[in-house]
Amino acid sequence: MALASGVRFAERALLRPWALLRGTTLGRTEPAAGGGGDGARRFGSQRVLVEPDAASGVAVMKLRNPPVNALSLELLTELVISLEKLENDKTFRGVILTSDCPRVFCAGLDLTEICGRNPAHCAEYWKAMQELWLRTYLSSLVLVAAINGACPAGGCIIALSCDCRVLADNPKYRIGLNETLLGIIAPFWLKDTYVNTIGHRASEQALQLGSLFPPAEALQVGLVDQVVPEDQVQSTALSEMARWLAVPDHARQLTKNMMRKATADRLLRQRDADTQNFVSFVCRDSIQKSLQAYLEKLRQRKG
Ligand SMILES: CCCCCCCCC/C=C/C(=O)SCCNC(=O)CCNC(=O)[C@H](O)C(C)(C)COP(=O)(O)OP(=O)(O)OC[C@H]1O[C@@H](n2cnc3c(N)ncnc32)[C@H](O)[C@@H]1OP(=O)(O)O
Repeated sequence: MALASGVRFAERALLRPWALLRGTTLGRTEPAAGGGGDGARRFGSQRVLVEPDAASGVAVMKLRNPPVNALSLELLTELVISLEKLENDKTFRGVILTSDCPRVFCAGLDLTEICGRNPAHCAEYWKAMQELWLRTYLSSLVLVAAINGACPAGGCIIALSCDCRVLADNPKYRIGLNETLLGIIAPFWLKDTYVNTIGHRASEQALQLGSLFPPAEALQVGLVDQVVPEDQVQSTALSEMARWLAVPDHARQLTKNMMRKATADRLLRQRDADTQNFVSFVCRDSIQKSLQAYLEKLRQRKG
């Protein structure tokens, strides 16, 4: 009962994802390479590739928004819709979230969505970000993040809202919330997710310093659950998934809801205020200047 009412409450408060749709191409289905029956058919959209395996009840969801899987409004929308599709299909009990872009899991917010944009656009964008977090954080599916690349800021948020994280052992694949280094602040629900994962003191330190942890440190602080050689990320994610799926769904889902509901409800209660905060903050001249300077630095670093 607790789960049913919790989920209904969350669902009522969530946006209809297709209301966010803008120029997306969804619902395409194509046979997987070497695949046969329905269980092997891929579906997805331009920026999210879903490889479902009906036999195991597990789907692999790949972010493919090159070059760095920045969270554009389109990618956020397509992720929400793909996840909802799997949630609504009783065949599926688990999703492995990974990247189709080399060396980057997800670069976080697409800074071009909040630089030089009007307040209405920033608000629409932030609502989509909240929506993705709520959907992943409260998902009834088991979500395993197979982190096969760099995972800063918004990328880290996505990984943290999964149930379990496997990170490839490459010193370039750092993970964490580096917002302060861009001159911005992690919102309270992001901070809560961090605290829920690594504890208050470690979060206090890491958030203020904008720390990006290399794999060994990420493991030590508890930001990820396993660090494995790059070519074993997928197989380890599958083994982790098997461990989580060995638990009866209803008991695991009720427990997940019990652990996460209060954190999610806090955002659901003040979603509009959170959006207004975000918009007034990022639209300030001083914040726009530091975001522009950061983007410029990223562009110049190239080559
Ligand atoms: C009160 C409430 C307050 C609310 C305050 C709000 C809080 C919000 C919480 C979340 C915040 C965020 O996510 S903020 C985003 C934080 N993200 C980051 O700091 C990551 C920045 N990116 C990187 O560090 C790197 O790109 C990295 C991901 C490691 C990949 O390195 P690579 O060498 O492979 O690639 P690069 O050459 O750097 O990048 C390739 C191209 O992608 C672009 N690019 C890279 N990251 C990008 C990004 N996030 N958005 C847009 N574009 C990006 C570069 O400019 C290049 O563009 P071209 O030169 O044109 O090709």
